[in-house]
Amino acid sequence: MDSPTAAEVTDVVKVYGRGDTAVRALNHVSVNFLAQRFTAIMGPSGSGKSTLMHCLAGLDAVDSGRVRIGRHDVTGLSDAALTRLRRNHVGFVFQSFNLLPTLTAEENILLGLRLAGRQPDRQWFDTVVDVLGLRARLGHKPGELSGGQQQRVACARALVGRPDVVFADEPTGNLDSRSGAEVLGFLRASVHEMGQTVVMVTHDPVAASYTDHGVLLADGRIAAHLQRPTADAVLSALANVGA
Ligand SMILES: Nc1ncnc2c1ncn2[C@@H]1O[C@H](COP(=O)(O)OP(=O)(O)OP(=O)(O)O)[C@@H](O)[C@H]1O
Repeated sequence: MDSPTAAEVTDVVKVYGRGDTAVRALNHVSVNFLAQRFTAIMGPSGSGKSTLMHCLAGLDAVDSGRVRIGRHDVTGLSDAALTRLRRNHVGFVFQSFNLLPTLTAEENILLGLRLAGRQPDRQWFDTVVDVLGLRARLGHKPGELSGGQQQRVACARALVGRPDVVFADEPTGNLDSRSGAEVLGFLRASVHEMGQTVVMVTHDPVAASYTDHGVLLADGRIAAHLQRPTADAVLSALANVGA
């Protein structure tokens, strides 16, 4: 049986600015992201990767078209409803970690659930913390952790609420290659062994090679789909779109 769709955009247009300076960042884009898959959004600089992720996550409004997360239609929701949807159904991992410096790792991991008034599932929390190797670091503040450890805390924070989808925006952009490989290996394991769904924006062919599926953007349109992309396949697909 095919996986259900975790997130989807249908015929989405997103224009920044007006008149002569208007930029059509997404030009009638339709794509669905299957549940329990690790998907990469790739493309040259300025091709619309971040815009697509922001529109998918309801962080940016579309000009036309529809956006869906799980069973929820994102288009047309009020800001309060969008905030609720994100808190309960979406996890985020950012390039710059975005942890609160005054909170411990454990408090950072659980903050989103606390804000949503949800009780953590302790067994799931323990699984995520142990798979990420964070047990001995839970009482540390971000300033006492390495970049790789901070990003693993951010991954735990994204997954602890069992979201419909985790959006990761260049999650290895600030990491050395060994820490980056650990984070990518964990994101892949969270999908293949823990049943989660991850959509990752990356310009790095090696990062994309950890995923099940790659969506290549060029000039605000879908230029190609790559199944089980290798780094070489990503490089040649990027070369084909002039990157
Ligand atoms: N807030 C904004 N105002 C005006 N133009 C914008 C804005 N955000 C993005 N753009 C433009 O929209 C287009 C797509 O940008 P986007 O950031 O989505 O690309 P990207 O593929 O993520 O690029 P990069 O890899 O460099 O981060 C670009 O031409 C960009 O300059």
